[in-house]
Amino acid sequence: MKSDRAAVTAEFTRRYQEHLAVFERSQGLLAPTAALAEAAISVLEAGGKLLFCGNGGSAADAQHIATECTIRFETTRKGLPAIALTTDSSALTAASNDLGYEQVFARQVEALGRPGDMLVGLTTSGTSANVTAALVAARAGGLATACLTGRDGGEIAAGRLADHCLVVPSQITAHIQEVHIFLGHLLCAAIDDAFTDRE
Ligand SMILES: O=C(CO)[C@@H](O)[C@H](O)[C@H](O)[C@H](O)COP(=O)(O)O
Ligand SMILES: [Zn+2]
Repeated sequence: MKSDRAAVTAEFTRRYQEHLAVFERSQGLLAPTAALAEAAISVLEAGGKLLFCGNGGSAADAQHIATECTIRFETTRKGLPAIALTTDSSALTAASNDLGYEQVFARQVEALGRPGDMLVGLTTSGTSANVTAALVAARAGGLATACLTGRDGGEIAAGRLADHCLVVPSQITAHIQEVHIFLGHLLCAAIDDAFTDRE
């Protein structure tokens, strides 16, 4: 099949414009993200840790952001405690097999989360049952909670299941994810700022 480069470029241009429009509409999330960053920094300063979870592309985002806390974002600073609950195939398969997929993150929150930690759930729809269950488990365990979501925020926003709920104003999963990783990078920048010694 011969590809029509002009048509493909036109489609890319349409998607690019849509991406810009979603970012433009997301400006209102900057102040709430600053509030989330402040809360996350307080958790880390008090010796707590950050837990991240999500499905599919959001699982990748959870790992991406957690690694920028533990290893490095932009500056040279000490490693900070953060865990993505999406990476341990033994835990994920055993929890799915024995408890049900809904429990894969909640069980790890129960086992690893401590009062004073923070759970950050990522779900573009706000309706992923395993992220919802993790937020409920986190609250029950005395963790602070945050959710990066989209569309109408689903039951997580409606039920106020997270202390910080950032709802990206888009219906399109990919665009919501694009804003999520930007907000994750803002969080990492604020963490770098708080933990980097400057002369
Ligand atoms: O990355 C994408 C689509 O861009 C997909 O892998 C997507 O993350 C998956 O369909 C997820 O299962 C969607 O879950 P959620 O964002 O609604 O919680
Ligand atoms: Zn990054």
